[in-house]
Amino acid sequence: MEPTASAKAMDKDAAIRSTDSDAAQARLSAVNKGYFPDDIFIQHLVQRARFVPPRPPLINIGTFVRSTAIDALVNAWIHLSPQVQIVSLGAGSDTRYFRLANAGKLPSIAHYVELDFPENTSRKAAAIFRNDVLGRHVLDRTIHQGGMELRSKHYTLLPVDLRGPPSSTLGPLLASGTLQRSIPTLFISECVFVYMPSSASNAIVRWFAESFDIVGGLVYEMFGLTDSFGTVMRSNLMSRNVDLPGVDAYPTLSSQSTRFTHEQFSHATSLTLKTIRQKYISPSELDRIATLEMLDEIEELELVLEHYVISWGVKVAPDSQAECAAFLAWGLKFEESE
Ligand SMILES: C[S@@+](CC[C@H](N)C(=O)[O-])C[C@H]1O[C@@H](n2cnc3c(N)ncnc32)[C@H](O)[C@@H]1O
Repeated sequence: MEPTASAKAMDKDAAIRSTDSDAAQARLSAVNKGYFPDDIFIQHLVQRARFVPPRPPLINIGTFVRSTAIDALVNAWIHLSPQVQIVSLGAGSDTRYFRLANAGKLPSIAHYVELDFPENTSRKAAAIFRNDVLGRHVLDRTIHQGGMELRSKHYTLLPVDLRGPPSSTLGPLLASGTLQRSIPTLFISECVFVYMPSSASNAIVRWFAESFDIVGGLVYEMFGLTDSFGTVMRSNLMSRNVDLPGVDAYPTLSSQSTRFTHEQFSHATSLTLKTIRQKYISPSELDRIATLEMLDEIEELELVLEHYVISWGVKVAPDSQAECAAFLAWGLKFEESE
């Protein structure tokens, strides 16, 4: 019997949810090799962590460049104002909240929200409950919706399908007072928007622009998958039923920034991971990671890294523009040198 259309859609959603395991296992591999000495958390979020095979050096370095850059941008946002809010869309098993907490940054974060499909938030909520290494950073936690939702004074984990209208998926965060319009708010979409139609991701970007006085957005994803590298990547993903409905909407580096500027953001910048590795990662960090494992194929690494982009933008009132300069400047100094 042929599967029904809704069964096929459910299979596709299961495949999208499973990309979280790929991301978490890649991070665990990089942590085990010594790329991220501060990440003592990921091993508690990966099932059967001890049995996860190491990833090739090229994947570990890609994970390192991506995460180092996004961490730097998040830190720039945190330093913008005495209090900020952070919303991580499709957060999966991401450890950023716990790493920030461990680094003593929580006094600057009024609220940190993570959203994902219910199956993924349930798994994370259970891990936070049963594991003290994670749980000690969410001491006042309560569980809701049968284990799918976790709330605390400064951290909320919410089950949603982000393809729904933002007024229903994200709106309740404002209506309930979890987030406040007047506090500078950064949203992060780390390898998430590609899995949804651009009409849905654009609506999310617009919702943030309209809902907060000062907003930053940070999007990481693959792009430009029309060449032979991209064709192979797409067919590998398709063989696992993973579709990328959002990947063709912003196919070039410059078009990536327009996802912000078309939705009321005043400034935006985009850089490939290749450029970030060449021009942003400090020489001392590059020296340190060179001692971790051998990488022979720089050309192959650069071919992969030039298919991934980090874009970030701000929407800000003219009188607050100076406050956002550090966040924006993080990338602008490289644009000048290109
Ligand atoms: C590749 S993983 C990335 C996880 C995390 N952001 C990171 O970088 O480690 C993509 C995540 O986005 C989530 N996701 C994709 N589409 C979503 C949607 N429509 N609603 C909620 N979550 C979604 C998936 O479930 C998965 O956890």
